[in-house]
Formats: sequence, structure tokens, C-alpha cells
Amino acid sequence: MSANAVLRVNELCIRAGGQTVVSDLCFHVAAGERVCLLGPSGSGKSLTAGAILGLSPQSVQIDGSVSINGVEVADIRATRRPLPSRSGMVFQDTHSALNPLVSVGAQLREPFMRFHGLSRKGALEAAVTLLRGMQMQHPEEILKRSPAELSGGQRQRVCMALALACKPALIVADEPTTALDVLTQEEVLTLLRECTGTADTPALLFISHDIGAACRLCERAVIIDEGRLVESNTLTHIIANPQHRFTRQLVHALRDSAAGAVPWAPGFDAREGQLCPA
Ligand SMILES: Nc1ncnc2c1ncn2[C@@H]1O[C@H](COP(=O)(O)OP(=O)(O)OP(=O)(O)O)[C@@H](O)[C@H]1O
Repeated sequence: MSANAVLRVNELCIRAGGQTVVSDLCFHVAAGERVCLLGPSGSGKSLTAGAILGLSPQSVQIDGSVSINGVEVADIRATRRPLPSRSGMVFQDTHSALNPLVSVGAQLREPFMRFHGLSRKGALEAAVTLLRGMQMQHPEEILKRSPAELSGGQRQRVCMALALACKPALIVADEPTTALDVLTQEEVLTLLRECTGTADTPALLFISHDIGAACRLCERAVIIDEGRLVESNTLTHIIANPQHRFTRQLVHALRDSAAGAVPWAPGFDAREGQLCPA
């Protein structure tokens, strides 16, 4: 396992509704890395995300280890975690992620005041700069609106801006593009790629059942089925040589949908059905 891991999940077991739904899960995300957690519906992806983020429902029992930046956090709720071990989060449901009664500007200036020590005015200026850097049109105008006055794609960008403004070492994105149209999905994936996975930006754990999006964004994938790790490798290797039944289904679906060209997957040769090294 990598020595410079931002996230280490070790022997994670999750019980919910009287059943073990995640068993002995082990994986890591290194600094500067983008890793995808892939699995079919009901395989335990969101419960794993909840355990990593410290947002599991009280009824869910968690055993094993989750460490972020070297701090053991499996037993610590999100709001009580020490700052270096807090993660940014981006979810599918942007309505729930934002306070509907508070303007976007008031929500976005908070992390700049809290984590960057900026004044109210300085925080708003930083928020404008961040949104502009994320290719958002008219950021000053956006900050004055309430979340309900934004499109789904705009709300998702604001959620990403909120996650980035907290200066986390890790961002966990749980199906962030599922509720968006195809073009907006493309934009959000591009943005996630630009804002994560380098020495100066957070590492990314991208949770999805879309291997096409994973290829677009991540170098490595961890694949789970029925709460157990079934495959873990670079996406180049997995696409060329899928081992598990679910992975083979995903790769076949990707090849079928490709039909000659996969513009969103750089390096993907649809005729060969392989990811070629960039
Ligand atoms: N709070 C809970 N109480 C009881 N069972 C739960 C709870 N949350 C999830 N489960 C069950 O645990 C299993 C894994 O759920 P989870 O939401 O992690 O799956 P998932 O892989 O994220 O699925 P999807 O891709 O459909 O979102 C499912 O069988 C689900 O019904």
C-alpha cells in the first residue's frame, strides 16, 4: 500500500438493517491520485462513502479502519474530525447539499472565512475568483442567488466550489453527474479532473457505476460487488483484461456504446476495446 496515502480503508465492515453489507474492504487513495470506486446498485458504495466522510446514519455499525491524512476517523462524525482529516464532498443531490434558505454567496464565503482566515469582503472576492476559475459565467450574480435559482449544473459547480474552498486533502464525489444532462455531465467531469489529482490539488475518490465516466476521470479503479472488493487495478488494465463478472459486463457495455468512437475517454480505442496509454 502506498506510503503517501491520503485515504486508507482497511478491513472496513459495515452492518445495516441487521445485515453485513460491506465486508473486509481494503483500498487506498494516494496524494495526487484520482481513484474510482465502482460497483453495481446496492453493492455498498454509498455506505462506504458515508463511512469515509463520517456521515453514516446512527443505525449503521462500522468496524475496521478509515484513516485520512494519517488520522483514524472511522469512529468520528464529520463535524468532529480534526481539520487535516476532513474531506470535501460532492453528491448527486445538490438540493440537499445546499441550504435552500441561504444565498450562494453567504454559503460560499463561510469556508473562506473559516479555513483561509479571510474577512467577509475578502471571502466574497475569493468566492468570485474561484467560481470564475471554474468557468462559471457572471459569478457575482450567482453569489446573490439562492440555490433554487440555479440550474442543476450550476448548483453542482457551487457544491464543488464549496468542497474546494475547504482546502481538503481528499474529495469524495458520490455519483456527482447522475442527475445531470449529458453535456453538463461532461462539463462537471472536466471540472473535477481539472480541480483534483495533482500535487497541489485534493486527491479524488469518485464513486460511480459508470465506467465511461471513470475512464474519463481516474487512473485506477476499485471494484466492489455485494460489499466485497472483487478487482482493483489501473483502468487501462481493467478495460483490457476485466476479471470479475460485473467488470466484464461494464466493459462489454462500454465497448457496445462506443461503436467506433469514445470522445469522452482520451486514449480509448473503441475498435480494440482498450484504453491506450496516454
Ligand atoms: N440505513 C440503512 N439501513 C439498512 N440498510 C441500508 C441502509 N443504507 C443502505 N442499506 C442497504 O445496504 C446496501 C448497500 O447500499 P448502498 O446505498 O451503499 O448501495 P450503492 O452501491 O451505493 O447503491 P446505488 O448505486 O444504487 O446508490 C443496500 O442493500 C441497501 O438497501
